[in-house]
Amino acid sequence: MSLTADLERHLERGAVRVGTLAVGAGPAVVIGGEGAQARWISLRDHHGRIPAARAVAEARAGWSGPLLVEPFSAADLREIAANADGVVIGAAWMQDFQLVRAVARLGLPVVVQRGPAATLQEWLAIADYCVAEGNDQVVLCESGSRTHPLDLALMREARRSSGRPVLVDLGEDPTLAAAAVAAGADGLLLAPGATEQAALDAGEVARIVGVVVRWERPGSVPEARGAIDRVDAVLAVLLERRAELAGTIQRLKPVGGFAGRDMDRERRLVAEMARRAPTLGEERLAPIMNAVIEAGLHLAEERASGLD
Ligand SMILES: O=C(O)C(=O)C[C@]1(C(=O)O)C=C[C@@H](O)C=C1
Repeated sequence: MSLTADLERHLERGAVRVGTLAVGAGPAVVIGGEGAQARWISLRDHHGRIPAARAVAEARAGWSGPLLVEPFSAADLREIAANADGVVIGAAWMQDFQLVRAVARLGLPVVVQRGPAATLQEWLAIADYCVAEGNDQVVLCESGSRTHPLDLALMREARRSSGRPVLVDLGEDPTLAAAAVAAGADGLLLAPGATEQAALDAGEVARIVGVVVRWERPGSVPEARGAIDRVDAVLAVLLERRAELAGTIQRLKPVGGFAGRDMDRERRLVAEMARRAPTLGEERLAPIMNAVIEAGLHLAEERASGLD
């Protein structure tokens, strides 16, 4: 499928807003604990023993951004409605239809985790229950199971067939963040207790991979600047990598640096790049790549002469 076709499909899908956070429009988001764009807590973590009022109030007091809460039972919902921006229906509760209905009636966005053994149809049916209660603000979350940690193909299929944003639950470990975003995840859910570093790593990966797999169509200057910042972040990573590789070539070539410049090779690499950047074309790419290559050669010569 072409990138453009994928983009069009992306635009057709309904984004869900959780507080100030848009899930399903723009870049993939990270929801977790410290370091994440949105936080969530689970009232199941203490088997419902900590009073919901206290746990929710503490979470709210410590964080003014988007907050999601997973209830232990329907008894927690009043507290959640008063303080949270969204509700998580935990995997273990996915088929508790009464709870699902009561959650949906709050009118807050609902994240539906897939139950450990739930099929795609059973999972999507929970979203339909929410819609039946008048709540269309549903995000799906692939949470895997004990025997099959994560099913990214199922996540992708859920996203395609439902048109709803989909999260991938990575637990404490951001290692699969790149795979999840590459597979089309609209966001990453980290365990509430995951480290700040895990959230920052997942966010960096989501930004970098997202630039390639999620073409944004911003509608305002701030959105477009945000999108450009994400592209520039990737350009910076690639320029740094390129400078290292060009330095390696200078060290290995019989004549390195400016003295060993190979203009024929430069013309060929510009022509090759123009195939992927046809809008810019060879004419506009040539001066850009000239500057990039010269920066690399200066760096290599400085390093060779011990200046750096
Ligand atoms: O390929 C080489 O021979 C290099 O030295 C690398 C490089 C580059 O940065 O891509 C740098 C200078 C040459 O003129 C051509 C290409």
